[in-house]
Amino acid sequence: MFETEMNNYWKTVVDTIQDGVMIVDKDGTIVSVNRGMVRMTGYEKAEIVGKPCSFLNCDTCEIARERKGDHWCVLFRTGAMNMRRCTFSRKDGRPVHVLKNASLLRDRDGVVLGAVETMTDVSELVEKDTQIEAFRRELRQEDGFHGILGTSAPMQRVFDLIANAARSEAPVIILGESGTGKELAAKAIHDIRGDDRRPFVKVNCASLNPALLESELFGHVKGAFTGAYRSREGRFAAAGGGDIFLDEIGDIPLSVQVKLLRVLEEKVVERVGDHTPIPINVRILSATNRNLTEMVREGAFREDLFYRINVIPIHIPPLRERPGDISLLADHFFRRIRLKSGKKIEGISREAMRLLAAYPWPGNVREMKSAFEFAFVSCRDDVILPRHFPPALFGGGTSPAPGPPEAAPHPLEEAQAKRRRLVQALEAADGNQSEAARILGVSRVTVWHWMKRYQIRFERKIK
Ligand SMILES: Nc1ncnc2c1ncn2[C@@H]1O[C@H](COP(=O)(O)OP(=O)(O)OP(=O)(O)O)[C@@H](O)[C@H]1O
Repeated sequence: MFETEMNNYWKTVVDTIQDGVMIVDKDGTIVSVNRGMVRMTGYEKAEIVGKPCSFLNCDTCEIARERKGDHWCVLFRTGAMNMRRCTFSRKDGRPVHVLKNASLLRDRDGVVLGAVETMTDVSELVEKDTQIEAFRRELRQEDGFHGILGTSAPMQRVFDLIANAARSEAPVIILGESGTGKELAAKAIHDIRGDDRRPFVKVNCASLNPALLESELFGHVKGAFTGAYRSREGRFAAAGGGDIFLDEIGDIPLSVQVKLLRVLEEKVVERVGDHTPIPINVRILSATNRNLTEMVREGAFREDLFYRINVIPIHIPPLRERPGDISLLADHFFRRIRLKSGKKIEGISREAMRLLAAYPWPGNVREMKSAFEFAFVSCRDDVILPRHFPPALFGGGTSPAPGPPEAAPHPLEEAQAKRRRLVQALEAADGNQSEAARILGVSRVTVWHWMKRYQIRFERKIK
């Protein structure tokens, strides 16, 4: 009695559930559907019942039908289907993503009469997944390739070269103008190996005089020279098992070049003041903004050393040759500096963006970063306008930086003021001599000479 009553209620039960329920006969003709199925498909019940199930254009059924089997539908061969992800078409053509369960229906003697399918609509979840994947893609673009941003074709080629270089142990030289991201590229080559135990040691070859550079690279023993109060391990030894990054390699004096060549050829270093060879296992990454081929021609760079370090050259194009990257970089620096500054500036105005796109960026990406730092200091508006950027961007002189200190001897006060201006420029450039030179409007070699004259040692900050 209760069972009969229950059977009467079944229809209500089936119609109450959110999932779609569909019964097909053994030929696949739809015999019955519940309200959930009507809602999910957008068809009226009368439009579905009596139709072949293929009418719903379910993608997994399509695939199953294409394979040869005993029966037109895999379900009738396997007897059941669990949590199968499928997509079918609604009446309005939109896709519905579902999770499908199905079982065969048999009579008392076990003869198959048909099948029942239940479908849970997961379209919202699938849409969210798609959205998350799109966000991820955007984020990847925002993160760039190991921190190097660029969607332009030349930068994509650079990324390929970096990835290939990272797979080899051969020396890599990164060429490009100042501020193009050579150091970032070197770091990327190192990082791609993903082994935290391998050291990455950077040496700026332009910032030290020949004697200091030699001891910095190879180390020295106690008493090797005046002031060598204790022995010191060199940077090559410190980079053991990892990568040494020789930045500004074009500035290595000839006297050190010959020693470096020996190290590369023989894979041993000798500390200054000692002749005991110490074996090293280090990969050489180097970078320069100078034209090494020309330097070789002029005799300022050893040809044999050039061939040793120039095994995998990677040229990073200047920003003016990849204008497609300007807006991405501008957006990146805007967001990064806004976060740091805490200012509530909403965005970059269209005119300012046009200015950025038209400017040739002689100081490349580093100059753009500095331009945004400048703009955030000078902006008191809701958006960044052209006038907030340094005057250099308008074709004016260099930014409101101090004039260059002169080379000729001066009275003490004047010399002190000039020293101060040089320090200020170096500070503004995070210790980067090329950038300080740009700020001061002089060559980098001049900055180097002044640093020596005024006895300034300035370490570049790690960014
Ligand atoms: N493609 C880039 N994406 C994001 N930041 C970049 C990119 N290129 C350069 N930068 C940033 O610009 C600044 C200069 O980069 P980096 O020091 O790597 O340049 P460089 O070519 O080594 O310069 P230099 O020759 O003067 O030493 C850094 O702050 C770096 O993070």
